[in-house]
Amino acid sequence: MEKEYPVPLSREMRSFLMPRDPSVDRRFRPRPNKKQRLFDEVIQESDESSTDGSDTESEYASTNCDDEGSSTEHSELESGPQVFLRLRPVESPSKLYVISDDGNVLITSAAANENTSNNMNRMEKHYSFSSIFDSSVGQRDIYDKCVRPKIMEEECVTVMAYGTSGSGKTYTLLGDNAMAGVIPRAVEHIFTMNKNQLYTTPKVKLVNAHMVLLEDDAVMKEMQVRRQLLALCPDISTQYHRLHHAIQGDHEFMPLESEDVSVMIWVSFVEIYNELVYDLLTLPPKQANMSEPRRKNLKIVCNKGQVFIKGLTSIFVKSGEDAIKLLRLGQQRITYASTAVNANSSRSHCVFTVDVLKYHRSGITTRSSYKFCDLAGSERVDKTGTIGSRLREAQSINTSLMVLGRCLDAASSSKKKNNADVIPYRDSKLTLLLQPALLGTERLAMIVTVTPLDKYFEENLNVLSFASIAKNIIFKQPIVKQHNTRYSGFLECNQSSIIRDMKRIEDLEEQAMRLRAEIDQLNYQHVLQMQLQEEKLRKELTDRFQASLEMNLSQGDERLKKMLHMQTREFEAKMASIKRKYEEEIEDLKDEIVDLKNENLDLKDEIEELKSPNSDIEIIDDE
Ligand SMILES: Nc1ncnc2c1ncn2[C@@H]1O[C@H](COP(=O)(O)OP(=O)(O)OP(=O)(O)O)[C@@H](O)[C@H]1O
Repeated sequence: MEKEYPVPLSREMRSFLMPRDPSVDRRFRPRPNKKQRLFDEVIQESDESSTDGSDTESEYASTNCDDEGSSTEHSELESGPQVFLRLRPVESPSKLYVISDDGNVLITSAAANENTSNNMNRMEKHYSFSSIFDSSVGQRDIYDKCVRPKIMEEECVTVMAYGTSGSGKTYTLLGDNAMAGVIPRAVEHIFTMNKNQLYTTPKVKLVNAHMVLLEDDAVMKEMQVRRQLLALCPDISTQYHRLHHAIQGDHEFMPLESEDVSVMIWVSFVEIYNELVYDLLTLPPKQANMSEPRRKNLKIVCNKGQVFIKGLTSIFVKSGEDAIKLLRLGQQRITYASTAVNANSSRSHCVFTVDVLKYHRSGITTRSSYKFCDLAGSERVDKTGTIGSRLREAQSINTSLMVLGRCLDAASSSKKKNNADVIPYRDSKLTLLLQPALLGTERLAMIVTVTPLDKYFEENLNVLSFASIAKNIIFKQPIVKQHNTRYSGFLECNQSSIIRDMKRIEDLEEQAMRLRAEIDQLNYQHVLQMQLQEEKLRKELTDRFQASLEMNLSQGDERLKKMLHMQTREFEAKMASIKRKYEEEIEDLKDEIVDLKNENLDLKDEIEELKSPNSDIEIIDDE
């Protein structure tokens, strides 16, 4: 029997998340979003077996055969994200949602939607998923179905939780004290898988998306940062012990057996808050007066297809407990707030990354990265009366989710599939960071969470439409399975060398401590000796100066005396010669006087002679 389809009364109101509603019958859509070739064979079978003649939703037919975990879903050449739906347990679930018998399609009822403002929302819609989990499905099954196969494939994977605020994204990823979420389970799984190959020193690190072999001093520095940061983590040993046993009881994780590989595991944790990227694993500043670490906004760099956050702290972890401790530390630093729908609502997008770096005996290194992304919940700011900073947060959250929706839409559009440039992943920090998953070079698994209550009907349709678009994506580019680098001269890596290295590190650390204490002691002694030496030197110098001063004084005295003596003698000699000279002159003068006197007498005699009467000469006296 042919089914009647309501004709839309007016133009579809576009949701704040999606530019179009992909769940609507293709006959009402402008473009035929042909179902992926990936499922061609199975679609044919489904089409044949379809007896009710229903063609309400193309995704429905395809979903029937969309066997999650099947090998076709993981084609090397064409693959798409896996999209799962999880319904949160609520007291009185809405009757507007029905899960199809095969458990892969959610049917939203056409009957009771009078309240909606959107005509398109009044129609019955079918949304297909890789799997749908109703409220009875627990954390264990969610992990086994959505994430476990991805961890075992050892590729680069992004696991994203998307949904309205309060729908259970954080619960799904992190869980609570009783029921661990996806991340702790994945961490346990990764450590169990690699437990026989774990290398205990951070010899290889991802630096700016490239694997780098660290020098010994860089290794020591990494170990120091790791120690300091772990010391800041809350003490969760009892809690972790319980969690570890609960998870190991839920799952049977198998260790990989290989002697030819050494595994180094690193974690990092960031949040994107109001379009700014913050490192959640930074060390606090050294100054004692600054108790809160200063939040530094980091830059996301895209370089030749590699995306990385510049300057992001990545911590080398030796055990699941280390990783969970750092996860808890980061959680304490995430921006939470109480909102109308969730008393403890994440106000940012958070990405916890586990990088598993492998060094193979052949000299090749490979890596698998697991990104766990807890998106902030989309919110109806118009209806909830959100104001102030909450409003700014909500707007920023909604904008980045809208860009995410646009990216998925662009990726799913068949015309644009070969042109990554048209995917607007640069329009938000979130999409820029998740670019490899959005472009299909890394695997993407999306867990969509929904609160199945009547009052959230319209918001949930937005979320389901978003999921539906994600489900339609086919990536034609092959997934980059492994990132390889070859190093020569790396350490021999087998069990005994690991034990040897561990022992060596412990010895070195002990030795370093001993040496540090010795250096302190020597420093103290050195300072003391320097002080004594200085004092002694001062005294010696003063004494010497004094002696030389005295010697100089006495020598000066001597010299002066000599000089005085010599000058006295010179003076006396000079005086004697002058005296002699004057005496001689006096003698000469005396002689002259005598001569003159004699002359005078002669003259007198002559005069007397002349005066005598028998003289012819008359003497005339003037007087
Ligand atoms: N499947 C579930 N089973 C049990 N409790 C759940 C489930 N999903 C969510 N909850 C509970 O609902 C509440 C809100 O969940 P959660 O904080 O995970 O929502 P959220 O989607 O992360 O919200 P927001 O986006 O606001 O941060 C929590 O108390 C959580 O324990």
